[in-house]
Amino acid sequence: MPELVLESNGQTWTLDPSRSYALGRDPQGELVFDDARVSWRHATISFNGRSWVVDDHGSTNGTFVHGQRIQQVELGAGTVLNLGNATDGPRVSLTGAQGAVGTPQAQPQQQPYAAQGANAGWAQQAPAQEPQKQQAPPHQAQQHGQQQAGWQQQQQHAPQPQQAAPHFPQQQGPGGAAGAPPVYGDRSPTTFHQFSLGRVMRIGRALENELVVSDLQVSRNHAEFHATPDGRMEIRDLGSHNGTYVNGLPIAKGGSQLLGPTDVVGVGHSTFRIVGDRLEEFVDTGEVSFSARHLTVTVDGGKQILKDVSFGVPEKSLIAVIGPSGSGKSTLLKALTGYRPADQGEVLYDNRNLYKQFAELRQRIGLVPQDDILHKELTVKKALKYAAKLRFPADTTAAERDARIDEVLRELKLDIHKDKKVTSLSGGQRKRVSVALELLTKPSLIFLDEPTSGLDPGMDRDVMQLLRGLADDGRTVLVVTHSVAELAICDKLLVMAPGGSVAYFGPPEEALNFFGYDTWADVFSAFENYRDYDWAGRWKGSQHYQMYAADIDAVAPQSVQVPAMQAMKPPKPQGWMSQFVTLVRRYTSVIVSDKGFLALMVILPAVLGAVSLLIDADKGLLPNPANPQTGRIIPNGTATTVLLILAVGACFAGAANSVRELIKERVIYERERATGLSRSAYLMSKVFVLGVITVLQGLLVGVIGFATREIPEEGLVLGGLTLLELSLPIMALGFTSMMFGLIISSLVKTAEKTMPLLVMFAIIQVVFTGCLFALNGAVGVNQFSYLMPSRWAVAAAGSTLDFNRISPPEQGAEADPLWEHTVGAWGLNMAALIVLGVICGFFVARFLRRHEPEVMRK
Ligand SMILES: Nc1ncnc2c1ncn2[C@@H]1O[C@H](COP(=O)(O)OP(=O)(O)OP(=O)(O)O)[C@@H](O)[C@H]1O
Repeated sequence: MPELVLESNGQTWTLDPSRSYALGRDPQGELVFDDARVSWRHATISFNGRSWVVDDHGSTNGTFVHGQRIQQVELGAGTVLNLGNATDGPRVSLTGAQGAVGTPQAQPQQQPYAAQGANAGWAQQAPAQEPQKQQAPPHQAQQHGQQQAGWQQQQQHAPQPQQAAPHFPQQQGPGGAAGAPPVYGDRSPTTFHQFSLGRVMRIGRALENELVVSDLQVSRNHAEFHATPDGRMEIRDLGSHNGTYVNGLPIAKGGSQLLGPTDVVGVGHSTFRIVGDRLEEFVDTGEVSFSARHLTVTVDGGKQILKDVSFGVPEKSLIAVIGPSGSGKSTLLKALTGYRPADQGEVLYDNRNLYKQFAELRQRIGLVPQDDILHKELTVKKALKYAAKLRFPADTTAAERDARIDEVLRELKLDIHKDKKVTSLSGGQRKRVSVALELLTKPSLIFLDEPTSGLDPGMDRDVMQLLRGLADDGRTVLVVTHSVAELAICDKLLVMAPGGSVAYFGPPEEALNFFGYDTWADVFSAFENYRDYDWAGRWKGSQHYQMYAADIDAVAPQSVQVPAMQAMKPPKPQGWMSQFVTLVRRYTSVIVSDKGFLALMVILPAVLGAVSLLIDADKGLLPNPANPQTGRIIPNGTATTVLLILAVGACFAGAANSVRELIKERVIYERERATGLSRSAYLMSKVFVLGVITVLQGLLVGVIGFATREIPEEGLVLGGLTLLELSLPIMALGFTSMMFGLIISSLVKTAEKTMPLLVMFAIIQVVFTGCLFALNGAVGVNQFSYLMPSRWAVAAAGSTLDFNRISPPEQGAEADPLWEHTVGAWGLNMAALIVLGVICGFFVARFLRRHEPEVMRK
């Protein structure tokens, strides 16, 4: 075993071949260099089984051996590395090793991709290095008096963006060696499995499978490979929860597909390929490169809101996206996550086309929206429990899910907070919980939309360091942010310009210099003041473009071929019923933990029922006798007024229960929908829980309102149970009003708008009860009243009470057919009330659709 002794800054280390050594500014690394020219994660030294190698991680200023910039090189006794600068960058010298003395070389084909470490594909892609063309970054060049012509030219123009766009000749830079992800090449398999002819090879989480995958995204018995009689191989899905994919496209549940030599089978985080009689398995451990090419989004009217955005990063990168308001950051995020695919261009996930293979790859993407995706009333553990139940396959056990939750809580240092309610946590801790929730399914790519908005500077740093850690642990993290204080912690910075184009992509520490300003406030002011300036042209003419984006941009723009919607839809890890039950339980937990809401739920109907008792308390709800002189029945105003109050009470209570329900958890719904939540299961869980509450409230209103009054001894339908027969329309009215409340909730953009609409709804119901003025005979008004639930509810109770005698029509006017004292009229009124509720449900489902990620709408 060759032993290597490393010496740097007066210290020596005897390197252990079983581990690797991270070099960089990151204090978590093994060799920390406090020098601005050294990147955060600059390079790694490791033993690859044959020899010691140093891998540069796409560092900004490079790693040099004998004055030449290298990507990867074998190390031996006498090798001297310089980090960040060929001549006077921090020096690392090696002695005592038995390996060959290093000579700078790119080793594209000799090493398998995986064995090359983080930047393997990089080295494959990078052309042979031309040291004379390696330019120090601008600020460094200035510091060291090594300014070069190209940069001087740029410096003259940069601070004056109002002038004609400077055009720089496209220089042959180092060809993306420091910034582009691998464009081609593949990874080495993680493991091989030998096929024996005629045998079936089953994949799953259960230990009895031939190929056991310890991945909670995989079902216990997920799929199986088997040979067909003609000797070909076939993959068969065994009714898996998260689906089996061939080349990124799902095969039917329980279906099978013949496999060709180039076909790739996806199961959870693993992909398989058949090579001869061997099955190669590639496990996605999170270390994936990520890039976007020529992303362009065009909206109706032909306006481009995202223009030709290209960038790329290697594995374990943290990328920040900043830009002025309206510069297309959200649009970019939607395009990168596949929520709203770009119209042109491609997104590459480890060189796989994300749009084409979205159904499979979407499971490897985590998205933390700006608003928390948690029910704040629940404890941290409970919130994660429900999320895990919804996201993991139905056949995972509670113990398996709990173990994963504990793992994530520990990783994010949330275990001490797990029994606290989310609402009692600080903003930064809450953000951690949102991240924890996304990490449950082990995504390789994590996107965050303004995670630090509203946080103080300390928490801002805390969250950014958390993201740094996530990236270092083997994920690619992209964060859209308004905060510029912690940009230095990122590997790359993407600056969007007004109009949706790229203004800069590269190391954060070089960005201000690139723009020629001292502060980000100045840069953003320049964006604002010179909106029409060709920022994209300035970027494309720069050396930075050549260094960090030209390679990615070199591939011609592709028009997007998004697969059929069916192939884009996420799998449903849980069946409809299971989702429904989980959602009902979660919703019930949320309500139960909100004591104030619970109290209001009882007080509101009780008060509304009780106020009706103040009206002529001693009067009953029966028709008055006829006036002996005129022969006309004297109207019983008490009956109509009491019914009016009770109906309005039920309307108000029902709608008030639901009017904020959808809007307040819209972000949660959007996110969960993208991970396979069923729209109808979600809606039905709301209808069920709110329906039960509202119906019970209606019963309370009805019983309080009717119980002390004189009512008919015999009802129309329920015989002696007149009290129940009268309460049923009030209960149904509460239910249908609750459904109207859901419509409002699904329509509005902000929760504040719900209150005025609720009041408007309740007042309209008062008018259309028919208790204030005769609706029958009022052409148009009467027909319109059929749309109002209060009309039907009052008519149903009215037919039991015989309203045509309680409030007889004017002379010459016709009696209201809906108020007829018949079973038919009662049944019709109740049926109409329920039908209205169902129609409302249909509309809510349609309106909910508008708030879903575009790929989910069907
Ligand atoms: N569907 C659409 N149709 C038309 N224009 C749109 C559409 N979506 C977004 N836009 C416009 O595109 C531009 C970019 O919007 P986007 O929301 O991506 O910006 P942003 O950088 O995220 O802004 P902010 O920082 O304010 O969130 C804006 O001018 C916006 O009005």
